[in-house]
Amino acid sequence: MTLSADVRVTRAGDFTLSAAVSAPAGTVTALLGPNGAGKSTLLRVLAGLLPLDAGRVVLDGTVYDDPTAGVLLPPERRPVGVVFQDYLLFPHLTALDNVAFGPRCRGLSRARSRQVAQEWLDRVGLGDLAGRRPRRLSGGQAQRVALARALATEPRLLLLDEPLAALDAGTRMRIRTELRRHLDDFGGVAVLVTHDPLDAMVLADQVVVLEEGRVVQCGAPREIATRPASRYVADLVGVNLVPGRGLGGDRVALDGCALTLPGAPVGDVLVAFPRPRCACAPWRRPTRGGPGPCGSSAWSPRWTGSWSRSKALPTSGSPSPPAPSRTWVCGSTPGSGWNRGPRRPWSTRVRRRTDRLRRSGERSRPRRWDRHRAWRPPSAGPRRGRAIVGAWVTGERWGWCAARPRAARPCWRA
Ligand SMILES: Nc1ncnc2c1ncn2[C@@H]1O[C@H](COP(=O)(O)OP(=O)(O)OP(=O)(O)O)[C@@H](O)[C@H]1O
Repeated sequence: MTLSADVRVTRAGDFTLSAAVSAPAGTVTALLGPNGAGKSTLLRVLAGLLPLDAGRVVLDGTVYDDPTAGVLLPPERRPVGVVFQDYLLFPHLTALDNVAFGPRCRGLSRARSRQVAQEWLDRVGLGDLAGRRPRRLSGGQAQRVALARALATEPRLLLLDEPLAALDAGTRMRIRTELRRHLDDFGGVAVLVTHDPLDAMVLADQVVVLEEGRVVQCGAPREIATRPASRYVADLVGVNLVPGRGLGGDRVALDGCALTLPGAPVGDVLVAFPRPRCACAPWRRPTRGGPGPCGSSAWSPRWTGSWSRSKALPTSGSPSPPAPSRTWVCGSTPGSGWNRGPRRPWSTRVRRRTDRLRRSGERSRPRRWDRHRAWRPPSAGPRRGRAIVGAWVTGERWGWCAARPRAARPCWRA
């Protein structure tokens, strides 16, 4: 049993979804993408609620939609179960009757439908609440009733439209784990729409990233997380993407520096840097009579959670910080590096203080004497040797961040 969908559909005249998705039985495919990317549109096409303009939807060898051949199976004749974002339970029916609705529509007797429904409610752990109406169920319970209702029809394709979106953080975590268990037992193809990368990583075997109606990346969650193919995915999984140029021979030129990255392709590439857990700002003394290399004479690194933020202390004549943006640039100052040049011996005072900070886990502002030194941060991070330094700009803060070169990897041809 497999799903093979080649979907081309235009909505409201100006949005076109053109995506090909295939999935084997027993797998969960997550559709991930920003608002308006076309995830729900794809789900509606698969459910038969929206006819194709071109393409084909085939499930288990049966063509469900093919405008060229004039085939369009109506939604009620498709073996498809849907869990909607807000569950859409029938408010006037009990949980049992909600779940029994599907089997009843498929021709089972009333008694048999209710028996099937009770079995499904037992499986999702809600057997005791069978007589409750939806308004007397919590969000998590309603979600499970909706899942039971979708599964009670024994669908071959299960569509889940942001099934955890309506839950609070704690419930979401618990229900996510339960959902994973139910999906493991499901033998058909499941397609899940989500905005949450964690849902995709935990629940899915395959992630399809949609942007502006196009598939920009498709692969296993791990692959998506380690080799993001777009800024959206990179932001989602928490890495920085830096444009560079593959020179051949595993060399990649970034702005102002070069990296050796095994397997780097030739041509325009983007290099992914995990966001550093720590960073150090002052790497060179300002030259006498002029601003420092970064346009400031002193930096004061500050540690915030796993993020490093630096604030430039402007000197007279220093250029103003770049306009706020979330763009990362890398190595725009020649010779950028971590502990560049001979390492300076650490004074006993600095070492003691650093050790104390490391022991206490404290992340504090370094004192005055730390400035202009290759200051070793109290947490894990780049320690010695060459490293790439990137500048980031967020709001009014801007500064330099370091990442280990070996952690960088080219991820796709730009
Ligand atoms: N009923 C509709 N009629 C016409 N156009 C629609 C309709 N619903 C959505 N669209 C358009 O289709 C495009 C894709 O919408 P869709 O709902 O598929 O995106 P999405 O990725 O599911 O977004 P979200 O994450 O916000 O739910 C959007 O440009 C939207 O304006």
